[in-house]
Amino acid sequence: MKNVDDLIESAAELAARGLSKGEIADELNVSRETASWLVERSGATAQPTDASGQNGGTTPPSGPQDIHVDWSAVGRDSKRMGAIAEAMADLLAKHGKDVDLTIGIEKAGGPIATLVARELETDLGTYTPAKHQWEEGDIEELGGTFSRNFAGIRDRECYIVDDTITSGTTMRETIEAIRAEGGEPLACVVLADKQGLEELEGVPIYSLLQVISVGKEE
Ligand SMILES: O=P(O)(O)OC[C@H]1O[C@H](OP(=O)(O)OP(=O)(O)O)[C@H](O)[C@@H]1O
Repeated sequence: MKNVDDLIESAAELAARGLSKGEIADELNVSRETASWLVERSGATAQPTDASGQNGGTTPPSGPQDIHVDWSAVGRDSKRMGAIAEAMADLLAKHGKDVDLTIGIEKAGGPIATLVARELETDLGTYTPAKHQWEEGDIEELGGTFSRNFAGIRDRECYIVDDTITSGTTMRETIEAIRAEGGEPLACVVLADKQGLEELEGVPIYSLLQVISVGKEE
Protein backbone atom coordinates (compact mmCIF):
# COMPACT_ATOMS: atom_id res chain seq x y z
CA MET A 1 0.00 0.00 0.00
CA LYS A 2 1.48 3.32 -1.05
CA ASN A 3 -0.96 6.10 -0.30
CA VAL A 4 -4.36 7.00 1.06
CA ASP A 5 -6.06 6.23 -2.28
CA ASP A 6 -4.85 2.61 -2.01
CA LEU A 7 -6.26 2.50 1.53
CA ILE A 8 -9.59 3.88 0.35
CA GLU A 9 -9.67 1.26 -2.41
CA SER A 10 -8.87 -1.52 0.07
CA ALA A 11 -11.55 -0.26 2.45
CA ALA A 12 -14.09 -0.29 -0.38
CA GLU A 13 -13.15 -3.88 -1.31
CA LEU A 14 -13.48 -5.03 2.31
CA ALA A 15 -16.81 -3.23 2.71
CA ALA A 16 -18.03 -4.89 -0.50
CA ARG A 17 -17.11 -8.27 1.05
CA GLY A 18 -19.45 -7.45 3.93
CA LEU A 19 -16.94 -6.51 6.62
CA SER A 20 -17.96 -4.06 9.33
CA LYS A 21 -15.99 -0.88 9.98
CA GLY A 22 -14.42 -2.52 13.02
CA GLU A 23 -13.27 -5.49 10.96
CA ILE A 24 -11.96 -3.15 8.24
CA ALA A 25 -10.05 -1.25 10.93
CA ASP A 26 -8.41 -4.48 12.07
CA GLU A 27 -7.58 -5.56 8.53
CA LEU A 28 -5.96 -2.25 7.60
CA ASN A 29 -4.28 -1.62 10.97
CA VAL A 30 -5.99 1.73 11.46
CA SER A 31 -8.38 3.08 14.09
CA ARG A 32 -12.14 2.54 13.77
CA GLU A 33 -12.53 6.25 13.14
CA THR A 34 -10.09 6.06 10.23
CA ALA A 35 -11.81 2.96 8.83
CA SER A 36 -15.10 4.82 8.95
CA TRP A 37 -13.58 7.78 7.10
CA LEU A 38 -11.98 5.55 4.44
CA VAL A 39 -15.26 3.75 3.79
CA GLU A 40 -17.15 7.04 3.55
CA ARG A 41 -14.58 8.45 1.11
CA SER A 42 -14.90 5.36 -1.08
CA GLY A 43 -18.65 5.74 -1.31
CA ALA A 44 -19.11 2.13 -0.15
CA THR A 45 -21.33 1.02 2.71
CA ALA A 46 -19.97 -1.07 5.57
CA GLN A 47 -22.00 -3.28 7.88
CA PRO A 48 -23.53 -1.03 10.55
CA THR A 49 -22.18 -2.74 13.64
CA ASP A 50 -18.81 -4.10 14.64
CA ALA A 51 -17.22 -6.15 17.42
CA SER A 52 -17.64 -3.44 20.03
CA GLY A 53 -21.16 -2.62 18.97
CA GLN A 54 -20.05 0.79 17.76
CA ASN A 55 -20.59 2.18 14.28
CA GLY A 56 -17.23 3.93 13.98
CA GLY A 57 -18.53 7.38 14.88
CA THR A 58 -18.59 10.52 12.80
CA THR A 59 -15.45 11.96 11.30
CA PRO A 60 -14.47 15.48 10.30
CA PRO A 61 -14.39 16.23 6.55
CA SER A 62 -10.62 16.70 6.71
CA GLY A 63 -10.23 13.10 7.89
CA PRO A 64 -9.30 11.57 11.24
CA GLN A 65 -5.94 11.76 12.95
CA ASP A 66 -4.46 8.34 12.32
CA ILE A 67 -1.45 6.77 10.66
CA HIS A 68 -1.42 3.55 8.72
CA VAL A 69 1.77 1.57 9.41
CA ASP A 70 2.72 -0.68 6.49
CA TRP A 71 5.63 -2.88 7.61
CA SER A 72 5.23 -5.46 4.83
CA ALA A 73 8.71 -4.64 3.47
CA VAL A 74 9.97 -6.27 6.68
CA GLY A 75 7.24 -8.88 7.05
CA ARG A 76 7.72 -10.44 3.63
CA ASP A 77 11.40 -11.18 4.14
CA SER A 78 12.65 -13.53 6.86
CA LYS A 79 16.11 -12.00 6.93
CA ARG A 80 14.73 -8.51 7.51
CA MET A 81 12.35 -9.92 10.11
CA GLY A 82 15.32 -11.50 11.88
CA ALA A 83 17.16 -8.19 11.96
CA ILE A 84 14.12 -6.34 13.32
CA ALA A 85 13.53 -9.07 15.92
CA GLU A 86 17.14 -8.72 17.02
CA ALA A 87 16.58 -5.00 17.63
CA MET A 88 13.32 -5.68 19.50
CA ALA A 89 15.01 -8.36 21.62
CA ASP A 90 17.74 -5.87 22.44
CA LEU A 91 15.12 -3.47 23.84
CA LEU A 92 13.87 -6.24 26.13
CA ALA A 93 17.22 -7.68 27.18
CA LYS A 94 17.70 -5.24 30.05
CA HIS A 95 15.03 -7.04 32.06
CA GLY A 96 17.33 -9.87 33.07
CA LYS A 97 18.05 -13.48 32.38
CA ASP A 98 15.28 -14.97 34.46
CA VAL A 99 12.64 -14.32 31.81
CA ASP A 100 12.25 -17.52 29.81
CA LEU A 101 8.94 -16.94 28.02
CA THR A 102 7.94 -14.67 25.12
CA ILE A 103 4.26 -14.29 24.18
CA GLY A 104 3.30 -13.18 20.66
CA ILE A 105 -0.12 -11.65 19.98
CA GLU A 106 -1.81 -13.36 17.01
CA LYS A 107 -1.72 -12.99 14.18
CA ALA A 108 0.99 -10.53 13.22
CA GLY A 109 2.78 -10.72 16.58
CA GLY A 110 3.30 -14.49 16.29
CA PRO A 111 6.07 -14.57 13.64
CA ILE A 112 7.85 -11.61 15.25
CA ALA A 113 7.66 -13.21 18.71
CA THR A 114 9.08 -16.46 17.29
CA LEU A 115 12.22 -14.65 16.17
CA VAL A 116 12.45 -12.55 19.35
CA ALA A 117 12.15 -15.73 21.46
CA ARG A 118 14.91 -17.34 19.42
CA GLU A 119 17.11 -14.29 19.93
CA LEU A 120 16.48 -14.23 23.70
CA GLU A 121 16.53 -18.05 23.98
CA THR A 122 13.15 -18.15 25.71
CA ASP A 123 10.14 -20.41 25.29
CA LEU A 124 7.39 -19.21 22.94
CA GLY A 125 3.69 -18.75 23.61
CA THR A 126 0.88 -17.12 21.63
CA TYR A 127 -2.24 -15.23 22.65
CA THR A 128 -5.28 -14.82 20.37
CA PRO A 129 -7.28 -11.74 21.40
CA ALA A 130 -11.01 -11.93 21.96
CA LYS A 131 -11.79 -9.90 18.83
CA HIS A 132 -10.52 -12.76 16.63
CA GLN A 133 -13.20 -15.03 18.05
CA TRP A 134 -16.01 -12.56 17.75
CA GLU A 135 -18.81 -13.39 15.32
CA GLU A 136 -21.86 -11.77 16.86
CA GLY A 137 -23.11 -10.53 20.20
CA ASP A 138 -21.23 -8.70 22.92
CA ILE A 139 -17.44 -9.01 22.61
CA GLU A 140 -17.11 -8.13 26.30
CA GLU A 141 -18.43 -11.59 27.13
CA LEU A 142 -15.66 -13.31 25.17
CA GLY A 143 -12.12 -14.07 26.31
CA GLY A 144 -8.92 -14.57 24.37
CA THR A 145 -6.98 -17.84 24.30
CA PHE A 146 -3.44 -19.10 24.75
CA SER A 147 -2.60 -21.78 22.17
CA ARG A 148 -1.81 -25.21 23.59
CA ASN A 149 0.56 -25.81 20.68
CA PHE A 150 3.01 -23.46 22.37
CA ALA A 151 4.34 -22.84 25.88
CA GLY A 152 1.90 -22.20 28.74
CA ILE A 153 2.07 -19.28 31.16
CA ARG A 154 2.27 -21.44 34.31
CA ASP A 155 2.96 -18.56 36.74
CA ARG A 156 5.97 -17.40 34.77
CA GLU A 157 7.41 -13.99 34.02
CA CYS A 158 7.26 -13.15 30.34
CA TYR A 159 7.61 -10.63 27.55
CA ILE A 160 4.84 -9.63 25.12
CA VAL A 161 5.46 -8.98 21.41
CA ASP A 162 3.17 -7.45 18.76
CA ASP A 163 3.54 -5.44 15.56
CA THR A 164 1.58 -2.30 16.41
CA ILE A 165 -0.27 -0.50 19.16
CA THR A 166 -3.14 1.58 17.79
CA SER A 167 -5.55 2.13 20.69
CA GLY A 168 -3.74 -0.16 23.17
CA THR A 169 -6.85 -2.31 23.66
CA THR A 170 -5.21 -5.53 22.45
CA MET A 171 -2.05 -5.07 24.51
CA ARG A 172 -4.08 -4.23 27.64
CA GLU A 173 -6.24 -7.32 27.13
CA THR A 174 -3.13 -9.49 26.72
CA ILE A 175 -1.52 -8.14 29.91
CA GLU A 176 -4.72 -8.84 31.84
CA ALA A 177 -5.08 -12.34 30.35
CA ILE A 178 -1.51 -13.28 31.30
CA ARG A 179 -2.07 -12.05 34.85
CA ALA A 180 -5.31 -14.02 35.04
CA GLU A 181 -3.24 -17.14 34.26
CA GLY A 182 -0.86 -16.31 37.10
CA GLY A 183 1.86 -14.94 34.84
CA GLU A 184 3.65 -11.60 35.14
CA PRO A 185 4.43 -9.56 32.02
CA LEU A 186 7.72 -7.71 32.60
CA ALA A 187 7.78 -5.72 29.37
CA CYS A 188 6.07 -5.33 25.99
CA VAL A 189 7.69 -4.57 22.65
CA VAL A 190 6.16 -3.53 19.33
CA LEU A 191 7.43 -2.31 16.00
CA ALA A 192 5.33 0.84 16.07
CA ASP A 193 3.43 2.43 18.94
CA LYS A 194 0.87 4.93 17.70
CA GLN A 195 0.02 6.01 21.26
CA GLY A 196 3.58 6.85 22.31
CA LEU A 197 3.05 4.90 25.53
CA GLU A 198 5.65 4.54 28.25
CA GLU A 199 3.67 1.91 30.11
CA LEU A 200 0.34 0.11 30.12
CA GLU A 201 -1.20 -1.44 33.24
CA GLY A 202 2.15 -0.87 34.96
CA VAL A 203 4.13 -2.74 32.28
CA PRO A 204 6.80 -0.82 30.33
CA ILE A 205 6.21 -0.51 26.58
CA TYR A 206 9.15 -0.47 24.17
CA SER A 207 8.88 0.28 20.47
CA LEU A 208 11.25 0.70 17.57
CA LEU A 209 9.09 3.58 16.36
CA GLN A 210 6.96 5.90 18.47
CA VAL A 211 4.46 7.66 16.25
CA ILE A 212 3.55 10.96 17.84
CA SER A 213 1.01 13.27 16.26
CA VAL A 214 2.06 16.89 16.04
CA GLY A 215 -0.55 19.41 14.99
CA LYS A 216 -3.38 21.65 15.96
CA GLU A 217 -6.05 20.39 18.30
CA GLU A 218 -9.47 20.54 16.66
O1 LIG B 1 -4.04 -1.31 19.90
P1 LIG B 1 -5.23 -1.89 19.18
O2 LIG B 1 -6.22 -0.83 18.80
O3 LIG B 1 -5.85 -3.01 19.93
O4 LIG B 1 -4.72 -2.42 17.77
C1 LIG B 1 -3.52 -3.16 17.64
C2 LIG B 1 -3.79 -4.57 17.25
O5 LIG B 1 -4.50 -4.58 16.00
C3 LIG B 1 -3.78 -5.39 15.06
O6 LIG B 1 -4.23 -6.68 15.11
P2 LIG B 1 -5.37 -7.23 14.17
O7 LIG B 1 -6.58 -7.48 14.95
O8 LIG B 1 -5.50 -6.35 12.97
O9 LIG B 1 -4.82 -8.64 13.76
P3 LIG B 1 -3.49 -9.05 13.02
O10 LIG B 1 -2.47 -9.17 14.07
O11 LIG B 1 -3.90 -10.32 12.44
O12 LIG B 1 -3.16 -7.98 12.00
C4 LIG B 1 -2.36 -5.37 15.56
O13 LIG B 1 -1.64 -6.50 15.10
C5 LIG B 1 -2.51 -5.33 17.06
O14 LIG B 1 -2.63 -6.62 17.61
